[in-house]
Amino acid sequence: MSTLSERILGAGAGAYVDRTVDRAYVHDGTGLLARAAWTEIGSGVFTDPDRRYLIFDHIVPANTSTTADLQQEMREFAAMTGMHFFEVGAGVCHQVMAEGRALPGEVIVGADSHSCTLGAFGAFATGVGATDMAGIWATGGTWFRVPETTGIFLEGTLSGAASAKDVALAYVGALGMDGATYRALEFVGDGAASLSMADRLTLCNMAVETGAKAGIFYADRTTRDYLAGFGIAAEPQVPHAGGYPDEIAIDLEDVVPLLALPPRVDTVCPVAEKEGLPVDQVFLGTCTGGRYEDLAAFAALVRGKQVAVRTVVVPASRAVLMQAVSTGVLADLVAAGCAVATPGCGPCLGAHMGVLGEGEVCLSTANRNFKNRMGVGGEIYLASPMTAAATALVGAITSPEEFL
Ligand SMILES: CC(C)[C@H](C(=O)O)[C@@H](O)C(=O)O
Ligand code: SF4
Repeated sequence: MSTLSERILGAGAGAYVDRTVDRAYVHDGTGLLARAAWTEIGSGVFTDPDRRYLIFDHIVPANTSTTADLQQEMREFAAMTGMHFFEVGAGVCHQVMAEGRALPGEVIVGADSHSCTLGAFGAFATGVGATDMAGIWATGGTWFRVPETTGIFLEGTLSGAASAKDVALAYVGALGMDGATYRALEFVGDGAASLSMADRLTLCNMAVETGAKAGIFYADRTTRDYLAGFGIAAEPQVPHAGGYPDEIAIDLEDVVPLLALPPRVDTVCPVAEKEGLPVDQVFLGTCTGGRYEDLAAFAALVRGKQVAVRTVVVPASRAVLMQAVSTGVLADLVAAGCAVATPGCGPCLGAHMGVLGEGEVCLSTANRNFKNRMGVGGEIYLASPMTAAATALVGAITSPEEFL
């Protein structure tokens, strides 16, 4: 049995294939560039608008008049093409797509590097550049080189203070930032089966941080039940039976709360090693760590207490925010002193809503911590929502184990 990438793309690793793209999405940033490239193609053809999406998430609401003007142009472009349009407040594109707009077996591309997030559904999902996106809009398809696959065997179950984000940091640390360049990561084994959809999305999200083209879980009962919640019927996929040319194993029982130290996402150590390091800001959000489960895990630790440092919370989508409202999680966060902002990317890319000053330190649930990412001279430690909560309560890096 072939790997899932090979099955979906219809050829063995190393082959070049032309494929129809089932779904394609852009955001306010890359959408603009794709529109310029599409206009240059000049055919005027925009394929399959019902399977094309424009999701405003990177700078929402607009931070300057220039941004506002450009966003207005993109609204007009969406209306002209007839593609699905998601206004300010809908959420991060990957999360919006994960809410019933990504199915097992599909070829999904997004003009954003973290489009690999949607491999959590057993889809072949990957990021493309804006020019490639323009070509997809014009022709309906694109070419791929079928990737070789690295197997990530997960055993056991998560417990205590360990979470999917810690597993993500563990595998990124093990593979390194170029350890899986142009490969697909397939998450398999009993441990993989034990993880929720939220966990799987977090694990697939960080695949690109190892250079990978895709991160994939095989659709199973968990996938089927999740999609049934959106009125979608989906069948489980039969996992790859053979081995992989390259593989690593992680026992979930052994995973402890981890940190990625600035400025590299693959410099990973236990939170315990940096315990006590003061932070200026905590950020809970993004396509990695801004789902409802993340907000709920954070709220469970801060409920009835006060954060000791400024804490910015950005729900990954409107649906996440609504769930946090209806369960009381949002009230817990606000009562604890957190500042809650519009669903979207928030300060993740350093554009607005929590940019760091020179020498400031942020503990973030995001996926990237390179130099100047959240502001010139700022330093970013990446960790799980639970570690973020413990750190927010103390005002210094703290392991969540101390609050369980
Ligand atoms: C702005 C966008 C192109 C970028 C990406 O593709 O990843 C952003 O989302 C990021 O996380 O750095
Ligand atoms: S939340 Fe951050 S990592 Fe995710 S798409 Fe937005 S900017 Fe990129």
